Parts: sequence; structure tokens; C-alpha cells
Amino acid sequence: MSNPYAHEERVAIAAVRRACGLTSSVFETLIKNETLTKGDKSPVTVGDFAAQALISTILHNVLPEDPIVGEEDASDLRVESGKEMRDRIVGLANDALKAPLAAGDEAAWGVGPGKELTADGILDAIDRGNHPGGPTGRMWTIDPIDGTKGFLRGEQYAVCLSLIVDAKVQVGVIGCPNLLIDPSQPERGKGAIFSAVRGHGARQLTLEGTDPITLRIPPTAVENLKFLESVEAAHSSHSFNDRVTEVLGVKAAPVRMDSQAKYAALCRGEGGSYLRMPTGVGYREKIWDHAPGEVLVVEAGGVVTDSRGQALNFGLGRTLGENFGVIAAGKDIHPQVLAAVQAVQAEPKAKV
Ligand SMILES: Nc1ncnc2c1ncn2[C@@H]1O[C@H](COP(=O)(O)O)[C@@H](O)[C@H]1OP(=O)(O)O
Ligand SMILES: [Mg+2]
Ligand SMILES: [Mg+2]
Ligand SMILES: [Mg+2]
Repeated sequence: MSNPYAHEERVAIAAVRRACGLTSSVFETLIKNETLTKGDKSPVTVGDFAAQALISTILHNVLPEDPIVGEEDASDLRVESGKEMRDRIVGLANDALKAPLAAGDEAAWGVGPGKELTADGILDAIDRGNHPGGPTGRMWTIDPIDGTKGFLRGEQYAVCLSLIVDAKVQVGVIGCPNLLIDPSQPERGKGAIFSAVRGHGARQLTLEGTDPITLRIPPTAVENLKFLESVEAAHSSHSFNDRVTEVLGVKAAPVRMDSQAKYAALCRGEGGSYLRMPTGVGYREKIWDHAPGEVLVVEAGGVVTDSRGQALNFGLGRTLGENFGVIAAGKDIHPQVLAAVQAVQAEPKAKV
């Protein structure tokens, strides 16, 4: 069967690629007062807002009926105290919209020389990401910068976009400007895009859209895996992972990496498993933080569940609901990792 989402995938890759150009150039020039702290204490930069405006604009121009679940909203930018940041974001988003057409782009998508929006147009594009999510219909998720803390440290972050249809992720695209194209050939440099369509495989491309490679998670013996985990101890429990590592007899220390780059790394054979167990403070995972990674891992031959062994539910709204953690791994070892997680949970002093 031919790829039923070929058009959506092409648009998503073009939007993510353009947004990666924006975020990379923002990083070079980011200055101290260009970051806000949100209500949940997490940082958001001019890059997050501008990249969401850019991606949302392209989606709206190409697929105007499709609702968008985006991480950011523009309320802090609409007030007088947000003027300086607003002006900078409008400039950045318009520079990215106006940038020359790259391979795969079409002027009809509202990008390329001369394509600019007013300040209100940019703020409205950000706020089109206000869809509440839910069990039915088409919807896009945007995480314009996933792993903002990694972005600010100059480490890993990801530009993430997915199409969910009736609660199932059909298309997932993850752009990783700081990830090596090929860890075994560092001289090839950094910047990769990962893309998957349900039932039609997972691929890695360069940021320019060249050199496609089909992704397959290679089989690995459980004792040889290296868990992929968050850098930020507040985002998932490091001590829980340490205990799972002991139970499984895994020798290697975990690999810490920010953002959904962990899902991408897993798909090309790094690590063997991504484990994200809650820290116990009641945080609910957001759908935009897992939707592209889920379809990517499944299409690369892996399995993604929570700690009950159930599939992640993308139809509950903007979050995944009550937090039972996330376990992603190759098909061959997922059952063993899941069993070890459940064994650690059953221990009298579970270190969650
Ligand atoms: N308290 C928290 N617990 C879990 N995840 C969080 C928390 N606060 C923010 N996040 C989100 O976790 C993800 C990063 O995870 P990781 O630690 O794997 O890099 C990001 O999506 C980040 O949001 P953001 O998109 O704002 O960076
Ligand atoms: Mg954020
Ligand atoms: Mg995120
Ligand atoms: Mg984000």
C-alpha cells in the first residue's frame, strides 16, 4: 500500500527543517533576557515561541482545517511587559518564513522570499496551538523546542511534530540539530531529521533532507544495554533506573540525553532502551513529548508502553493522563525491561 500520509510527512519534514534553522541561529545570538520562566517553572525562550509560530503557520497554510496542540501560548507576549520579547520573536519567525526555498519546500506553503506576517499574525499563529486534544479527529502536536534546558546548555534538544488521527500517531518527525549524523563518523557533523509514518517505516535524513537511512533497532542482549535517560533528575527518576539496571544485571552506566533525541538515538541502535519513570510529584506527561517518538520507535521495530505494559493513550487531551512512566525498547528486550520495572515497583521501598 502506498504511504497515505506522504503529503503530511513531506510538509512536516519541511516545517521541522526550517524550524531547526531558526533554533540553531537563535542559539548563536540568545541573550539573557530572552528566556521566560513558565508557571510550571520550566524555561521558554524566544526560540520556542518563534519556532511554534513558524511551524503553525506552515501547517495552517497547507492544511487549514487541521487543529494544532502546541506546547506554547502567546499570552505572556500580548501584555505590555512582553513587548521586547514579542518584537524579537516576530523578527525571528519572519526571518525563518522569508528564508529561501529549500529542497522540498513550496512557495504555496507561505514560505520563501517576501512571505512575512504582522506581529498579530505571529501571535495568532502561536495561539492556534491551543487545541485541547481528545479521542477523535486529526490533530497535529508541536513541541517547538523539546528539552529547552538542553538547548540552553548547548546540548541535545529536538524540534518535534506529529500528526495524530483518532488518538493514534500516524506521522512523527523529530529534528535534532545537535545530534551527530553518524556517531561512528563524527567528521560528518551534526544535524539529523527522523521521520516515521505508521506502517511505512522510520527514516533518518540529514538536516538538508539527503542520505536517507532506514532505521531498525538491532537486537541486543539485555545485559548489554545502556539505558537512555533524562539529564534532568526532576524529569524522571534516576534512582529507579539504577535499581532496574541492577535487577537486570546491566553493566553499563546510563546515557543521559535531553529531549526526544533519546527516542531517535534508540531507533538507530544506541542504548537499547529509554526509561522514563515518574519522580512522584504528580507531573503529567504531555502528548507532544512522546507522540513523534512513539511512532518512530514502533516503525523501527520497537515497543513503547507504560509501566503497566499498556500503550500510551494519545486520546485523553493535552496530557497522557495519570503518569505510569514510559518504557521504550527493542521488541526482543522490552518484555524483560518491563518485568524488571514491575519487580522494582513491587519492592518494599520502591525508589520512585
Ligand atoms: N517536572 C517535569 N517532569 C517531567 N518532564 C518535564 C517536567 N518539566 C518539564 N518536562 C518536560 O520534559 C521534557 C524533557 O525531558 P528530558 O528530561 O527527557 O529532556 C520536556 O518536554 C520538558 O518540557 P520542555 O519541552 O519545556 O523542555
Ligand atoms: Mg517547555
Ligand atoms: Mg518537550
Ligand atoms: Mg518544548
